[in-house]
Amino acid sequence: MTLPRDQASVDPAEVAKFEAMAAEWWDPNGKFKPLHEMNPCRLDYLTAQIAGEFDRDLSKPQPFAGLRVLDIGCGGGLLSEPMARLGAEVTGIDAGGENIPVARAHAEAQGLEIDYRHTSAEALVNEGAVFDVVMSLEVIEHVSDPAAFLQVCAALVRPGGLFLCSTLNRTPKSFAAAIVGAEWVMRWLPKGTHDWSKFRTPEELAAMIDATGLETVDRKGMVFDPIRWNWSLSDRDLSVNYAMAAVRPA
Ligand SMILES: C[S@@+](CC[C@H](N)C(=O)[O-])C[C@H]1O[C@@H](n2cnc3c(N)ncnc32)[C@H](O)[C@@H]1O
Ligand SMILES: [Mg+2]
Repeated sequence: MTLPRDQASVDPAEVAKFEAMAAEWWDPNGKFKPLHEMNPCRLDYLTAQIAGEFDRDLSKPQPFAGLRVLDIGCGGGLLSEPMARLGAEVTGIDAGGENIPVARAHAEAQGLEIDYRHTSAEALVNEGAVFDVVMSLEVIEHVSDPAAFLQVCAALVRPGGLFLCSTLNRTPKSFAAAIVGAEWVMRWLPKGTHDWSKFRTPEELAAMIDATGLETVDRKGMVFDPIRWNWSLSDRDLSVNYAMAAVRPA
């Protein structure tokens, strides 16, 4: 099947996997349990990077007021919602049509205004849209061509703006944790959710980001501690999950 040019990064088989689980986005014990558990740690990373780049004080109410944030591959809105609560003007897009009504209904019930759209990043580029912050967490390992996808993400970042993303490293440890552990043993995720060969190392990701004209400025590991059962950020350990930040020079 040939997709329209404005959906080149979308891998329909990957998106179908998420659409099949759409009803469970907000169930903390459902198929997205790992994302719910990671959320505080991911948010710490996102908020610190945004506050640093735009000189915002996180102790103030609505610290992100006036910032336009795009969440690419927003799913049920697990990250779009907290960004909206922090005052940002949030657009959430997802290639999976089933995800959008779930995200919309949940935000509405929370009294949050978020512009959710079933569309692709390519289509937004064609509209000429740009944002202060573009983020895409846990999406890059599910697209058809990560380098091309990152080019499109980058095109949506305004000069002086910030790009934030996270994904899985390609290491023996990530195979043990994300495939064997999470899918086969713990059954947190349906078997086949992740294809280890699609994981990218931080060096590979940084090279792809730098090739877009953005400049990578930070990277951190997100480390799960099974004894304390919590996630934390790490400067050293990027061996399984990690996040990266990049800016478009003004
Ligand atoms: C693992 S989920 C992550 C959801 C959300 N970013 C989060 O971290 O909570 C991946 C999401 O990306 C979407 N997706 C996959 N490929 C995409 C693409 N090329 N463009 C937009 N969304 C895509 C899927 O439909 C799914 O909702
Ligand atoms: Mg994933």
